[in-house]
Amino acid sequence: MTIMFNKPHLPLAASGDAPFHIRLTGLTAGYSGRPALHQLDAEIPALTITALVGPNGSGKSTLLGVLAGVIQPTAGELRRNGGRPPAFVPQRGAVGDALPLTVRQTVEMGRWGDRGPWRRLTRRDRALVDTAMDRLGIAHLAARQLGELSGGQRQRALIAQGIAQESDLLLLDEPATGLDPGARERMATLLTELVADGVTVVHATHDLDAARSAGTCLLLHEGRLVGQGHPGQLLTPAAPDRIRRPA
Ligand SMILES: Nc1ncnc2c1ncn2[C@@H]1O[C@H](COP(=O)(O)OP(=O)(O)OP(=O)(O)O)[C@@H](O)[C@H]1O
Repeated sequence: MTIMFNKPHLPLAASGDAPFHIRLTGLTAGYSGRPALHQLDAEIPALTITALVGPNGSGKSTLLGVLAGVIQPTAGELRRNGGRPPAFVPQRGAVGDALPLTVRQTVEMGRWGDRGPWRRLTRRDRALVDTAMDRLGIAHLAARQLGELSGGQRQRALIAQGIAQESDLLLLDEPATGLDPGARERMATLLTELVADGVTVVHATHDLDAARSAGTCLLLHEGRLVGQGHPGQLLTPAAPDRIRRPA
C-alpha cells in the first residue's frame, strides 16, 4: 500500500537492505490543521517488534493512528509492504468500559473485518477466537461482561481481539498498562511469538524494559523523531532523562 500526499517526493532515507514493513517519508499529521507529527522519516522493519517511546504528548498514539489508517497524514508518504488491514488496539481508556459485550463477543469482533458485523462465524473463526483468548489467558472469562472485568483483564480482551484479526501488522497502544508483572512478562513472550508467526508488531510504551526488549525503537519528542535504531544503542542509562527531556 502506498499513500501519497501533497508534498514533493522526498528521497528515501538510506537504510541498507533490511526489509521494511512500513516506510515513512516526510510524514506530517495532526488534528484540525494542527500538526502533531512533523516531517517523520522512519522505517518500521518487517517481522520485528518496534517500540514507540517518548514523553506524554510526543505523538506516539498519533503515529499509531496514522499507521492504522484512522488518521490521515496531511503531507509526506507512507509506504507499506503488507497484505491485510492492520490490527489496531487503542489505549484501553479510548474504549467504552460499559459496552454490553461479553469477552467472547469482544474477541469475536476481531473477525468482523473478514466476516461482517454480527454475521455467523465459521468454525475457523471460532477456533481463531479460542486461540486468541487462550494466548491472552482469558478463556475462563469468555462469558463475563467486559464491563465487569478488571482493567488488566479488559486490556487482555482487547489485545485478543487484535490478534484474532490475523493481520500481518499489529499496532498496540500501551498494551502493558494495567498489567501485573506476570502478565507483562507473558505479553512480552506473546509479542515475540507473534513475530515468529509472521506478524510485524508496533507498540507505544512508557515501559523502558518493554522498549529494551523490542528489536528496534523510534524515539519521539514533540512530534519529531529524535532517534531510531536498536534499543541497546538508544535507550542507554541516560535514556529515562532523555525520554523525559530530549535535547
Ligand atoms: N483528538 C485530538 N485532538 C486534538 N489534539 C490531539 C488529539 N489527540 C492528541 N492530540 C495532540 O497531539 C499531540 C500528540 O498526542 P499523542 O496522544 O499522539 O501523544 P502520546 O505520545 O501518545 O502521549 P501519551 O504518552 O500521553 O499517550 C499532543 O499535543 C496532543 O495534545
